Amino acid sequence: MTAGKTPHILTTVAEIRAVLAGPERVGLVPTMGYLHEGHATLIRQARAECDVVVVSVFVNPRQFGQGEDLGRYPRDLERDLALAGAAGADLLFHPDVAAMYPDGYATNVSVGGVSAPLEGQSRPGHFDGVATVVLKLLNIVGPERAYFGEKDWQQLAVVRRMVRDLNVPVEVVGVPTIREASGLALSSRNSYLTPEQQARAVVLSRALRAVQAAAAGGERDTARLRQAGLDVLAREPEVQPDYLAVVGGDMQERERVENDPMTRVLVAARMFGVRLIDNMPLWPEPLETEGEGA
Ligand SMILES: Nc1ncnc2c1ncn2[C@@H]1O[C@H](COP(=O)(O)OP(=O)(O)OP(=O)(O)O)[C@@H](O)[C@H]1O
Ligand SMILES: CC(C)(CO)[C@@H](O)C(=O)[O-]
Ligand code: BAL
Repeated sequence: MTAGKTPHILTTVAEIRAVLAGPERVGLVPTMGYLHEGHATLIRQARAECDVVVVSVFVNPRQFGQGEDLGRYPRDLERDLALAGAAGADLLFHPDVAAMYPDGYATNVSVGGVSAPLEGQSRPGHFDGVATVVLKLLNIVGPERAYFGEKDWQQLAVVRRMVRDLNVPVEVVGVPTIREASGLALSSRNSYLTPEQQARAVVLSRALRAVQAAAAGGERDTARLRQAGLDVLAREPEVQPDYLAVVGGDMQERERVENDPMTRVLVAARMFGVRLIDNMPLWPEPLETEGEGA
Protein backbone atom coordinates (compact mmCIF):
# COMPACT_ATOMS: atom_id res chain seq x y z
CA MET A 1 0.00 0.00 0.00
CA THR A 2 1.27 3.53 -0.72
CA ALA A 3 1.49 6.58 1.55
CA GLY A 4 -0.47 9.76 0.95
CA LYS A 5 -3.80 8.24 -0.11
CA THR A 6 -7.08 8.56 1.77
CA PRO A 7 -7.18 5.53 4.08
CA HIS A 8 -10.08 3.07 3.89
CA ILE A 9 -12.45 3.40 6.82
CA LEU A 10 -13.48 0.16 8.50
CA THR A 11 -16.00 0.15 11.30
CA THR A 12 -16.53 -3.48 12.31
CA VAL A 13 -14.25 -6.00 13.95
CA ALA A 14 -15.04 -8.61 11.27
CA GLU A 15 -14.06 -6.22 8.44
CA ILE A 16 -10.71 -5.26 9.89
CA ARG A 17 -9.86 -8.88 10.79
CA ALA A 18 -10.61 -9.94 7.20
CA VAL A 19 -8.45 -7.17 5.68
CA LEU A 20 -5.51 -7.86 8.00
CA ALA A 21 -5.50 -11.64 7.61
CA GLY A 22 -2.34 -11.63 5.44
CA PRO A 23 1.34 -11.98 6.41
CA GLU A 24 2.20 -8.25 6.28
CA ARG A 25 3.82 -6.47 9.24
CA VAL A 26 1.03 -4.37 10.72
CA GLY A 27 1.62 -1.19 12.73
CA LEU A 28 -1.18 0.19 14.92
CA VAL A 29 -1.49 3.81 16.06
CA PRO A 30 -4.31 4.02 18.62
CA THR A 31 -5.86 7.49 18.93
CA MET A 32 -8.99 9.28 20.05
CA GLY A 33 -8.97 11.33 16.85
CA TYR A 34 -8.85 15.08 16.22
CA LEU A 35 -5.41 14.32 14.87
CA HIS A 36 -2.47 16.72 14.99
CA GLU A 37 1.24 16.69 14.20
CA GLY A 38 1.95 14.55 17.29
CA HIS A 39 -0.28 11.80 15.90
CA ALA A 40 1.18 12.33 12.41
CA THR A 41 4.65 11.67 13.82
CA LEU A 42 3.49 8.33 15.25
CA ILE A 43 1.87 7.42 11.93
CA ARG A 44 4.98 8.38 9.93
CA GLN A 45 7.15 6.23 12.18
CA ALA A 46 4.74 3.31 11.75
CA ARG A 47 4.82 3.89 7.96
CA ALA A 48 8.62 3.69 7.98
CA GLU A 49 8.68 0.46 9.98
CA CYS A 50 5.60 -1.54 8.89
CA ASP A 51 3.91 -2.81 5.71
CA VAL A 52 0.37 -1.83 6.70
CA VAL A 53 -0.44 1.10 8.98
CA VAL A 54 -3.72 1.13 10.89
CA VAL A 55 -4.86 4.23 12.78
CA SER A 56 -7.71 3.68 15.21
CA VAL A 57 -9.98 6.61 16.01
CA PHE A 58 -12.19 5.82 18.97
CA VAL A 59 -13.21 8.14 21.79
CA ASN A 60 -13.28 5.48 24.47
CA PRO A 61 -16.02 6.23 27.02
CA ARG A 62 -14.55 3.82 29.58
CA GLN A 63 -11.49 6.00 30.18
CA PHE A 64 -13.49 9.15 30.99
CA GLY A 65 -14.70 9.78 34.52
CA GLN A 66 -17.97 11.44 35.50
CA GLY A 67 -17.78 15.17 34.89
CA GLU A 68 -14.91 14.82 32.41
CA ASP A 69 -15.04 16.01 28.80
CA LEU A 70 -16.37 12.87 27.00
CA GLY A 71 -19.37 14.81 25.65
CA ARG A 72 -17.39 17.67 24.20
CA TYR A 73 -14.22 15.80 23.16
CA PRO A 74 -13.33 17.28 19.72
CA ARG A 75 -14.18 15.15 16.68
CA ASP A 76 -13.59 15.68 12.93
CA LEU A 77 -13.39 12.45 10.96
CA GLU A 78 -12.90 14.12 7.55
CA ARG A 79 -9.88 16.00 8.83
CA ASP A 80 -8.57 12.86 10.56
CA LEU A 81 -8.79 10.90 7.31
CA ALA A 82 -6.85 13.56 5.42
CA LEU A 83 -4.16 13.89 8.08
CA ALA A 84 -3.82 10.13 8.62
CA GLY A 85 -3.58 9.56 4.85
CA ALA A 86 -0.99 12.29 4.36
CA ALA A 87 1.13 10.77 7.15
CA GLY A 88 0.94 7.32 5.50
CA ALA A 89 -1.95 5.43 7.10
CA ASP A 90 -3.56 2.67 5.01
CA LEU A 91 -6.58 1.92 7.16
CA LEU A 92 -8.60 3.89 9.67
CA PHE A 93 -10.47 1.76 12.19
CA HIS A 94 -13.40 3.77 13.51
CA PRO A 95 -15.76 1.54 15.46
CA ASP A 96 -18.79 2.86 17.28
CA VAL A 97 -19.25 2.28 21.00
CA ALA A 98 -21.59 -0.70 20.43
CA ALA A 99 -19.00 -2.42 18.24
CA MET A 100 -16.41 -2.18 21.01
CA TYR A 101 -18.71 -2.73 23.98
CA PRO A 102 -21.73 -4.72 22.76
CA ASP A 103 -24.66 -5.49 25.04
CA GLY A 104 -23.56 -7.75 27.86
CA TYR A 105 -19.94 -6.58 27.76
CA ALA A 106 -18.52 -7.38 31.21
CA THR A 107 -14.70 -7.47 31.16
CA ASN A 108 -12.27 -4.97 32.64
CA VAL A 109 -8.47 -4.93 32.36
CA SER A 110 -6.82 -3.44 35.42
CA VAL A 111 -3.05 -2.93 35.60
CA GLY A 112 -1.62 -2.51 39.10
CA GLY A 113 1.48 -0.63 40.23
CA VAL A 114 2.33 1.98 37.62
CA SER A 115 -1.38 2.83 37.18
CA ALA A 116 -1.92 3.88 40.78
CA PRO A 117 -0.30 7.31 41.35
CA LEU A 118 -0.49 10.59 39.39
CA GLU A 119 -3.14 10.24 36.64
CA GLY A 120 -4.43 7.09 38.35
CA GLN A 121 -5.07 9.01 41.54
CA SER A 122 -6.55 12.07 39.83
CA ARG A 123 -8.66 10.09 37.35
CA PRO A 124 -9.85 6.93 39.15
CA GLY A 125 -10.67 4.16 36.66
CA HIS A 126 -8.98 6.01 33.78
CA PHE A 127 -6.20 3.48 33.24
CA ASP A 128 -8.62 0.54 33.51
CA GLY A 129 -10.44 2.12 30.59
CA VAL A 130 -7.20 2.69 28.67
CA ALA A 131 -5.84 -0.83 29.34
CA THR A 132 -9.15 -2.41 28.40
CA VAL A 133 -9.51 -0.60 25.09
CA VAL A 134 -5.84 -0.94 24.16
CA LEU A 135 -5.91 -4.70 24.76
CA LYS A 136 -9.09 -4.96 22.69
CA LEU A 137 -7.52 -2.94 19.85
CA LEU A 138 -4.37 -5.10 19.96
CA ASN A 139 -6.50 -8.25 19.83
CA ILE A 140 -8.64 -6.91 16.98
CA VAL A 141 -5.81 -5.60 14.80
CA GLY A 142 -3.02 -8.02 15.82
CA PRO A 143 -0.18 -5.60 15.04
CA GLU A 144 3.51 -6.42 15.23
CA ARG A 145 4.15 -2.91 16.58
CA ALA A 146 1.93 -0.40 18.37
CA TYR A 147 2.90 3.26 18.66
CA PHE A 148 2.23 5.50 21.67
CA GLY A 149 3.35 9.05 22.47
CA GLU A 150 5.62 9.89 25.38
CA LYS A 151 3.30 12.85 25.99
CA ASP A 152 1.17 10.33 27.89
CA TRP A 153 4.21 8.95 29.74
CA GLN A 154 2.32 7.09 32.44
CA GLN A 155 -0.07 5.61 29.86
CA LEU A 156 2.96 4.28 27.97
CA ALA A 157 4.21 2.65 31.20
CA VAL A 158 0.77 1.12 31.82
CA VAL A 159 0.59 -0.29 28.29
CA ARG A 160 4.13 -1.70 28.50
CA ARG A 161 3.31 -3.34 31.86
CA MET A 162 0.09 -4.87 30.50
CA VAL A 163 1.80 -6.20 27.37
CA ARG A 164 4.57 -7.81 29.46
CA ASP A 165 2.22 -9.20 32.11
CA LEU A 166 -0.28 -10.66 29.65
CA ASN A 167 2.29 -11.86 27.07
CA VAL A 168 0.72 -9.82 24.30
CA PRO A 169 2.76 -10.48 21.13
CA VAL A 170 3.39 -6.85 20.16
CA GLU A 171 6.32 -4.44 20.34
CA VAL A 172 5.31 -1.23 22.09
CA VAL A 173 7.07 1.77 20.53
CA GLY A 174 7.27 5.05 22.46
CA VAL A 175 7.57 8.24 20.38
CA PRO A 176 8.97 11.52 21.80
CA THR A 177 6.59 14.42 22.41
CA ILE A 178 6.02 16.88 19.59
CA ARG A 179 5.77 20.51 20.75
CA GLU A 180 4.80 23.89 19.38
CA ALA A 181 7.80 26.19 18.84
CA SER A 182 6.72 27.80 22.12
CA GLY A 183 7.31 24.54 23.99
CA LEU A 184 3.61 23.68 24.47
CA ALA A 185 3.06 19.93 23.96
CA LEU A 186 0.61 19.29 21.11
CA SER A 187 -2.65 17.84 22.41
CA SER A 188 -6.16 17.54 21.01
CA ARG A 189 -7.36 19.28 24.15
CA ASN A 190 -5.36 22.41 23.24
CA SER A 191 -8.26 23.09 20.85
CA TYR A 192 -10.37 24.05 23.89
CA LEU A 193 -8.02 27.02 24.42
CA THR A 194 -7.83 30.32 22.52
CA PRO A 195 -4.42 31.20 21.01
CA GLU A 196 -3.83 33.60 23.92
CA GLN A 197 -4.65 30.87 26.43
CA GLN A 198 -2.38 28.41 24.58
CA ALA A 199 0.43 30.97 24.83
CA ARG A 200 -0.05 31.07 28.60
CA ALA A 201 -0.19 27.26 28.84
CA VAL A 202 3.51 27.29 27.88
CA VAL A 203 4.06 27.72 31.62
CA LEU A 204 3.72 23.93 32.01
CA SER A 205 6.73 23.14 29.81
CA ARG A 206 8.63 26.04 31.44
CA ALA A 207 8.03 24.48 34.84
CA LEU A 208 9.37 21.14 33.59
CA ARG A 209 12.43 22.87 32.15
CA ALA A 210 13.01 24.65 35.47
CA VAL A 211 13.15 21.25 37.17
CA GLN A 212 15.59 20.00 34.54
CA ALA A 213 17.74 23.11 35.07
CA ALA A 214 17.76 22.60 38.85
CA ALA A 215 18.88 18.98 38.34
CA ALA A 216 21.54 20.10 35.85
CA GLY A 217 22.72 22.58 38.51
CA GLY A 218 23.34 19.70 40.92
CA GLU A 219 20.07 19.50 42.91
CA ARG A 220 19.21 15.90 43.80
CA ASP A 221 16.61 16.42 46.54
CA THR A 222 13.21 15.57 45.04
CA ALA A 223 11.23 18.04 47.16
CA ARG A 224 13.51 20.90 46.11
CA LEU A 225 13.40 19.85 42.46
CA ARG A 226 9.63 19.74 42.65
CA GLN A 227 9.59 23.19 44.24
CA ALA A 228 11.63 24.63 41.35
CA GLY A 229 8.76 23.65 39.04
CA LEU A 230 5.97 24.71 41.37
CA ASP A 231 7.60 28.17 41.72
CA VAL A 232 7.26 28.66 37.96
CA LEU A 233 3.62 27.51 37.98
CA ALA A 234 2.87 29.88 40.90
CA ARG A 235 3.78 32.89 38.75
CA GLU A 236 0.83 32.15 36.41
CA PRO A 237 -2.43 32.91 38.24
CA GLU A 238 -4.52 30.84 35.78
CA VAL A 239 -2.76 27.58 36.74
CA GLN A 240 -4.41 25.22 39.21
CA PRO A 241 -1.74 22.52 39.65
CA ASP A 242 -2.94 18.96 40.11
CA TYR A 243 0.50 17.39 40.56
CA LEU A 244 4.11 18.00 39.68
CA ALA A 245 6.23 14.94 40.43
CA VAL A 246 9.70 13.58 39.74
CA VAL A 247 9.40 9.82 39.40
CA GLY A 248 11.35 6.74 38.35
CA GLY A 249 10.24 4.22 35.75
CA ASP A 250 7.91 2.72 38.38
CA MET A 251 6.07 6.08 38.64
CA GLN A 252 7.13 6.40 42.29
CA GLU A 253 8.91 9.38 43.86
CA ARG A 254 12.03 8.87 45.97
CA GLU A 255 13.58 11.31 48.43
CA ARG A 256 16.54 11.84 46.13
CA VAL A 257 16.60 11.44 42.37
CA GLU A 258 18.71 8.78 40.76
CA ASN A 259 21.13 8.89 37.89
CA ASP A 260 18.69 6.97 35.74
CA PRO A 261 17.50 7.92 32.23
CA MET A 262 13.98 6.78 33.19
CA THR A 263 13.66 9.55 35.80
CA ARG A 264 10.92 11.83 34.56
CA VAL A 265 9.23 15.01 35.67
CA LEU A 266 5.47 15.07 35.11
CA VAL A 267 2.93 17.82 35.51
CA ALA A 268 -0.87 18.01 35.36
CA ALA A 269 -2.79 21.23 35.83
CA ARG A 270 -6.03 22.93 35.00
CA MET A 271 -5.83 26.12 32.98
CA PHE A 272 -8.90 28.02 31.82
CA GLY A 273 -11.03 25.02 32.79
CA VAL A 274 -9.00 22.55 30.73
CA ARG A 275 -6.88 19.77 32.24
CA LEU A 276 -3.48 19.56 30.55
CA ILE A 277 -0.56 17.17 31.12
CA ASP A 278 3.08 17.22 30.09
CA ASN A 279 6.35 15.56 31.04
CA MET A 280 10.06 15.58 30.23
CA PRO A 281 13.07 13.43 31.10
CA LEU A 282 14.84 14.84 34.16
CA TRP A 283 18.13 14.40 32.31
CA PRO A 284 17.66 15.60 28.71
CA GLU A 285 21.19 14.39 27.87
CA PRO A 286 22.49 10.98 28.96
CA LEU A 287 24.48 11.36 32.20
CA GLU A 288 28.04 10.18 32.58
CA THR A 289 28.10 7.39 35.12
CA GLU A 290 29.72 8.16 38.46
CA GLY A 291 33.49 8.29 38.14
CA GLU A 292 33.47 8.04 34.33
CA GLY A 293 35.95 10.36 32.65
CA ALA A 294 37.61 11.21 35.99
N1 LIG B 1 2.34 15.98 21.25
C1 LIG B 1 2.41 14.68 21.07
N2 LIG B 1 3.56 14.10 20.72
C2 LIG B 1 3.66 12.75 20.55
N3 LIG B 1 2.63 11.90 20.71
C3 LIG B 1 1.44 12.43 21.06
C4 LIG B 1 1.26 13.83 21.26
N4 LIG B 1 -0.03 14.06 21.61
C5 LIG B 1 -0.63 12.86 21.65
N5 LIG B 1 0.25 11.88 21.31
C6 LIG B 1 -0.01 10.45 21.30
O1 LIG B 1 -1.01 10.13 20.37
C7 LIG B 1 -1.75 9.00 20.84
C8 LIG B 1 -3.20 9.33 20.82
O2 LIG B 1 -3.44 10.36 21.75
P1 LIG B 1 -4.79 11.15 21.85
O3 LIG B 1 -5.64 10.84 20.68
O4 LIG B 1 -5.35 11.05 23.21
O5 LIG B 1 -4.26 12.63 21.59
P2 LIG B 1 -3.95 13.75 22.59
O6 LIG B 1 -3.52 14.91 21.82
O7 LIG B 1 -3.04 13.18 23.65
O8 LIG B 1 -5.35 14.04 23.19
P3 LIG B 1 -5.73 14.61 24.59
O9 LIG B 1 -5.80 16.07 24.37
O10 LIG B 1 -7.01 13.91 24.78
O11 LIG B 1 -4.68 14.18 25.58
C9 LIG B 1 -1.25 8.71 22.25
O12 LIG B 1 -0.30 7.65 22.20
C10 LIG B 1 -0.59 10.00 22.62
O13 LIG B 1 0.43 9.85 23.60
C1 LIG C 1 -4.38 5.01 23.86
C2 LIG C 1 -5.77 5.60 23.67
C3 LIG C 1 -6.07 5.72 22.19
C4 LIG C 1 -6.78 4.63 24.28
O1 LIG C 1 -8.07 5.12 24.13
C5 LIG C 1 -5.90 6.96 24.38
O2 LIG C 1 -5.74 6.86 25.74
C6 LIG C 1 -5.01 8.01 23.77
O3 LIG C 1 -5.39 8.52 22.74
O4 LIG C 1 -3.93 8.31 24.33
N1 BAL D 1 -4.25 10.97 25.60
C1 BAL D 1 -4.86 10.64 26.87
C2 BAL D 1 -6.25 10.18 26.75
C3 BAL D 1 -7.14 10.75 27.81
O1 BAL D 1 -6.81 11.80 28.39
O2 BAL D 1 -8.21 10.19 28.06
